[in-house]
Amino acid sequence: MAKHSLDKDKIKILLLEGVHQSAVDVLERAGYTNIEYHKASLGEAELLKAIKDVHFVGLRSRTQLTAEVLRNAEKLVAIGCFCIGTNQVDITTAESLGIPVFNAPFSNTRSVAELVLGEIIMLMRGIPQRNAIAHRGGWLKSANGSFEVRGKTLGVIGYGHIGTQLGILAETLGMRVVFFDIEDKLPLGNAQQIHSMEQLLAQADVVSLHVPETPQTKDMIGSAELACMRKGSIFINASRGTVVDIEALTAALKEQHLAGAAIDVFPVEPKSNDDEFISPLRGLDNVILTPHVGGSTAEAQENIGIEVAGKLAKYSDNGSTVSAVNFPEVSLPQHKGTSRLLHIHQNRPGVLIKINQVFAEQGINIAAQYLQTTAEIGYVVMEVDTHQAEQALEHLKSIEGTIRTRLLF
Ligand SMILES: NC(=O)C1=CN([C@@H]2O[C@H](COP(=O)(O)OP(=O)(O)OC[C@H]3O[C@@H](n4cnc5c(N)ncnc54)[C@H](O)[C@@H]3O)[C@@H](O)[C@H]2O)C=CC1
Ligand SMILES: O=C(O)CCC(=O)C(=O)O
Repeated sequence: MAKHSLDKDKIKILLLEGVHQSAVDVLERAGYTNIEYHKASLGEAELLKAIKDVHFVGLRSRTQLTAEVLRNAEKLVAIGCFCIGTNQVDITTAESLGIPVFNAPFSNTRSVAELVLGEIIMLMRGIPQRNAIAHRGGWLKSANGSFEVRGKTLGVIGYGHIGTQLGILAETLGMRVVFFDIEDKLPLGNAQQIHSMEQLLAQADVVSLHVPETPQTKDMIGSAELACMRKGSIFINASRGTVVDIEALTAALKEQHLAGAAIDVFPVEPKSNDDEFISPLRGLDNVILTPHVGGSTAEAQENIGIEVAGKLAKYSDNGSTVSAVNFPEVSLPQHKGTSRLLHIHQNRPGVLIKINQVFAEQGINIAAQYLQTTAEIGYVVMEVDTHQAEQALEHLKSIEGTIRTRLLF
């Protein structure tokens, strides 16, 4: 069913998971006041209900926008992930429904890298267990199992934005950095790419994961990989919980094959701060457990709020899709004196010809036209005289292969 945009006060925005106030401010400044704000995530049943009449939704890593939820979101125009990861959204279904997904690809990068750096120092000194013992009234003053990081080897798996930042910071502390990535990457500083993950695991004193959640990264670290790691080494995961077999990691820690670990992400995470956190890693003194806060700093959250809300407002106001993760990217100038028609269609031969044919037959002049495609969909933006805009929209809607349309005055 084709759809088009409404007056701003009728455009409903649902913001979940306590996204930063900066997001609300940006949207309100842009004229969007119909905002429903929730501190927590919503479970599937609540979400199905809440999203039904929503035009824009903003979320972080906990809310699952499954195919079913998306198909139920009859009015949804765009999705904002107020984070880096977009694995919580079925982005392929979103694309097929003509819904762009935006994220903040590097606003919390530094926050994650800093947290991991701090954890490396703490774990190399055996601080988590000394801290736990002190809390129980003990006193473990000893240099056993306590090391400087200087001269030690950090193995980064996934040398993207976070992995490279971490590598640079670790080098400033005198660490040697090696990395494994499925792509050939420019090594920053003195880092060295290693083309076998097993070889990296065998030589690193600290292994830190910074890969996205994909079918290929699911359980990429299991008992075989942990066995490749050096005895007494340290393991850190601040990427996604699905990447590591948590039972195998627990066993490697209990057997003291690993000296310690810091884990920020889990296969199952509580939906809100009121829910219990359940994990086999609970109770292990040599493990730093953090509640998925790698990117949770004041600086990161404020910047993410501004960045993602800005992208949603821009898409709503002028149709720009720059940096959408699942959608043809079109950078559009401000339009003045004309109306803008947005047409999202299945990418099959002949649609553009039909659009131009209809406009020619109707005598509708196209002042400007922009087109981008992915393998699945095409996104064409046209500027027309305002007095012909409604008529043009009606004709666009009837073109076979149309997924949705919008009209911006
Ligand atoms: N704990 C937290 O709060 C946060 C977690 N994250 C997670 O960190 C992940 C990484 O973030 P960025 O560095 O910004 O992503 P990025 O996309 O810049 O880098 C990911 C790197 O992993 C590589 N990669 C992909 N599949 C791989 C595989 N199978 N084996 C080895 N390398 C592989 C890619 O080639 C790329 O270089 C995000 O996808 C997100 O899931 C991100 C921000 C905050
Ligand atoms: O801050 C969050 O809720 C999620 C952070 C994260 O994991 C990401 O940015 O991918």
